Amino acid sequence: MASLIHMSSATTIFTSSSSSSSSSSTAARLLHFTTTTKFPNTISRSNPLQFRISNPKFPKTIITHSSSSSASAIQVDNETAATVIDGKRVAKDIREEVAVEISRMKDEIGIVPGLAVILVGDRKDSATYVRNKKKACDTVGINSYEVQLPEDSSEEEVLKHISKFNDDPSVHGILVQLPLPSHMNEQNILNAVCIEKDVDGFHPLNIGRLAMRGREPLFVPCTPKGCIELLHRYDIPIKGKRAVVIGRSNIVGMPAALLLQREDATVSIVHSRTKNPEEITRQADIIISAVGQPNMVRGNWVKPGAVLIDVGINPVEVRSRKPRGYRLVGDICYEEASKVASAITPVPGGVGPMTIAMLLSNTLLSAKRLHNFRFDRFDVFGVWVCLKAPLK
Ligand SMILES: Nc1nc2c(c(=O)[nH]1)N[C@@H](CN(C=O)c1ccc(C(=O)N[C@@H](CCC(=O)O)C(=O)O)cc1)CN2
Repeated sequence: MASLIHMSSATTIFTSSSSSSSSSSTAARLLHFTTTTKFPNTISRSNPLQFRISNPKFPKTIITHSSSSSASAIQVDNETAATVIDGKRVAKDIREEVAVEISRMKDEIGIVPGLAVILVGDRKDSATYVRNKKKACDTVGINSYEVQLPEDSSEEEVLKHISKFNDDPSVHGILVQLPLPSHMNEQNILNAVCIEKDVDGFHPLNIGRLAMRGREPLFVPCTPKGCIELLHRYDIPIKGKRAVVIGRSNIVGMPAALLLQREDATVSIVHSRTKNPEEITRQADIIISAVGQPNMVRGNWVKPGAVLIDVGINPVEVRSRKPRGYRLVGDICYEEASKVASAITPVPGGVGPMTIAMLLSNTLLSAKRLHNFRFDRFDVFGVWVCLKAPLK
């Protein structure tokens, strides 16, 4: 079976905008990223669920007025007063933070992280995501290796490439773009990625560890990790809150619920067989929706002041001049829900960009771990990654 292997040696980005003059402040922000440190008290909580801006000195990470360089305020939808959680902006900050660390690692031990991506078939959306992953790697200085296989490839073909990347010391992260063609057994393929390089966090051992108290996964799946990272970066409390996850997929809903639980939320999962889901979501302080049903969560499903994280990316046909002929909408009816919520992620520009940012962060984490490079005490989920920790 023909396969195309494309290898690119990525460049470090320390020449232009992320100049060395800004590296110390960026490195400082990295602490927020690599530890559980929260931002300063930037949001008042007179009503514990109603987050309002009280401090104009909001950190750069969550300033979203892209036209202005002044650190004025987070973006608030004027009509609704809900804070718009700007994933695009946060993802950009994370890319800068990852780039600083990659540069430091290269300077200190001469190691450049490598990410291998396997794409099977010709789904346009998957090809776009893989292209964007490669672009993101180039931006931060990660070497990327890509294998493209035709739709009718055999499972063995995919396994052969995984095995090769498992053995390649220049590769620190391996991912197989999902979904796979229907004739392939996804489990067999995900099981074959060695857990030390499982930057998607989909290996059953990583998911199993995520589910167990007292055990730590080596990697957390990127999209749910991105959801929690957004909550952290917007200083939105999770501990003791009621959280509802809508959807129970292996790659988003289930790990998102596990992560919220690890953060001491009280978690309910709503799924396709749940009766009267709106009665459950109405009790939630935090909703993460990942079902792929456009505008399913209406305004009257939401408790006033709730925080809404929308993972759905649903194409909806439009008869306009839009070149694509469709626009993207989330699972949450933004127009209605943003009038009730205190904070909400938009689609596009919310959780989506965080998926790739978290992949870069996981790849960096993997390279650091595999080379015993200095860790910053905790990763974003408080997973202990102590200095020179031996790999267990
Ligand atoms: N192996 C994996 N497969 C898939 C994953 C994954 O994490 N690992 N997640 C999704 C697809 N995905 C990354 O692979 C992904 C989805 C969406 C976005 C994103 O940035 N979305 C934008 C909108 C993009 C557009 O305009 O089309 C947004 O929401 O703003 C990035 C990555 C399934 N497969």
